[in-house]
Amino acid sequence: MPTPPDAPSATGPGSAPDPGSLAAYAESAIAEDAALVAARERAVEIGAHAVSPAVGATLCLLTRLVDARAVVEIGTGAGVSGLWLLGGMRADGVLTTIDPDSEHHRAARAAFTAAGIAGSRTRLITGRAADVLPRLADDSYDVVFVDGPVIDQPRYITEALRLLRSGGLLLVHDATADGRIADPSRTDPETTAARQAALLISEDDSLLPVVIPLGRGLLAAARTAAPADEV
Ligand SMILES: C[S@@+](CC[C@H](N)C(=O)[O-])C[C@H]1O[C@@H](n2cnc3c(N)ncnc32)[C@H](O)[C@@H]1O
Repeated sequence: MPTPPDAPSATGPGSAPDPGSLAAYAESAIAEDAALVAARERAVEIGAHAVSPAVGATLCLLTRLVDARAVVEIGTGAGVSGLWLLGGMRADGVLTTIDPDSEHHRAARAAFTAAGIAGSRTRLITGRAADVLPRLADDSYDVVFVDGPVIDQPRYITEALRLLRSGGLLLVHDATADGRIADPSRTDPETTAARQAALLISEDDSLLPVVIPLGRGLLAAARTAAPADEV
């Protein structure tokens, strides 16, 4: 059933696809389990706009394709995207997820526990990504998922490129500033930041990027494996 216009949205303002559109079909094709449904409801209660079901399923798929063991997430929210990422990761994989809001972290912790995720598989770091990311090791992560404030995307991309191993995957949510990026007349700070982030990615010859028009826009970029990694 479509969400009424004045109802709180689980995925954020402006993100509900038009009923009958291909995007609406893509969302309706994904069924979430009880743990995800509960986490999504909690996200609405605390105002932590979660990825849409189709974006979540795409995160899970891509994370599985790179056989991810070590993933960094910027913007934990109530744990909806974290659950999808963990679902795609190896059984011994660890999700490092960063958020300055301790209420969001409490909600995410509860969501991970309710889903039966072992505590050893999640590392919740309460703090601003700009302060935490410089403490994480170079070339050590299979996937970096960026879902914090759009205005900070350029600096997150720079850090993410340092963290990613060759052959790893960079994923940026809200990469389109809710669709505004396509409109040249929009020059507000968020749209400008999203454009700068996209430019940083497109100018990096080691990356193969694509924008996936689901949710608020998911940019996925695979880092080319270094020759020594190609057997
Ligand atoms: C869109 S929500 C994340 C939703 C989550 N990824 C999901 O789909 O379930 C954005 C999150 O970024 C967090 N945030 C805000 N400022 C931040 C910062 N400086 N560093 C990291 N996270 C930040 C907010 O507290 C919020 O939980």
